[in-house]
Amino acid sequence: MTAIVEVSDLTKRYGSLAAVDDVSFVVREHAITGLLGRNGAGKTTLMQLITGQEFVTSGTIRLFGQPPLENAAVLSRTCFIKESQTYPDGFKGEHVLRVASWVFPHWDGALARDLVAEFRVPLDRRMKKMSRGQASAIGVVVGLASRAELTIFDEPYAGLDAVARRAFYDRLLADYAEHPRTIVLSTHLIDEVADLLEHVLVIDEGRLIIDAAAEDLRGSATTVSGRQADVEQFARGRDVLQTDVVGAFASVTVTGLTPSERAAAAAAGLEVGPVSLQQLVIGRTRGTARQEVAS
Ligand SMILES: Nc1ncnc2c1ncn2[C@@H]1O[C@H](COP(=O)(O)OP(=O)(O)OP(=O)(O)O)[C@@H](O)[C@H]1O
Repeated sequence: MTAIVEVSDLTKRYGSLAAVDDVSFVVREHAITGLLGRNGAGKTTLMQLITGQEFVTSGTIRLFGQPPLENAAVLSRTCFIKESQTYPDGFKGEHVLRVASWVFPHWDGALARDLVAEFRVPLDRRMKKMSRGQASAIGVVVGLASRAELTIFDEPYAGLDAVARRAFYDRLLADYAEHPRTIVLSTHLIDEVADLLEHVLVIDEGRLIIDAAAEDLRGSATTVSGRQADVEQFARGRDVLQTDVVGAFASVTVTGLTPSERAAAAAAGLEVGPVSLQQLVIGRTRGTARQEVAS
């Protein structure tokens, strides 16, 4: 496994706030990694640190094996697309694409033109006059057509409507399949991106709380539902991530069920189903939802 990004004991403080708090992980080559977390969790700060746009308070970062800060050699291999991108005065969409074609060595102009048509980007309009969705679309075009060895998307697609977001996910997967590279997607639209992800990092209040293969994560919890009394009896003494009660029926998301425990639950008339990545992340990041059912 080649690590494209290596983060060790990384902390970033703003005054007394630890926006990133003693975090260590690697981003593997040729995988799509999701960086997930609630608002204010520290995702943007982490990506700014990785791309050398912020100074670390302590810890180390290696990008392609080297420190990223003011390191043009590694930053030219990286494309960081963020929603809050600012542009020089008077810059039009066509200028953004022209500059991108100079900056990124693997730039694919034909792909960029194709994506501009698909996302209906008005290239002759000034960036300042573009709608939020149109500005997001420019970010998506640059991120995909750059074919950078490491591409980091920090929710640039949040301004896109549902149709355009679906098109983005489809184009990303298709292009990634043809040109494997390392992609990091930061988002809180977890259900939308769940099927794209091979690896998942979840950050909560600056701390890394999940670092796992997406497949392992999906198998790590189970939803059990049925009559409330039966569900409560089953959940007693287990690690419950989330509980939902509707009338006389209840549903719990529990961790660590063995195949025989699942079979026993099913035999007791309970419905046993897979947990979605979103349910799992909500359960792990919503303190009040995490509870041990008293035995
Ligand atoms: N320059 C700064 N000065 C002070 N505090 C900051 C600064 N930048 C970020 N923070 C704080 O650090 C924390 C993490 O912010 P960050 O933008 O990294 O979160 P995020 O996970 O990207 O959130 P969102 O999903 O809402 O964009 C927040 O509490 C934020 O207010």
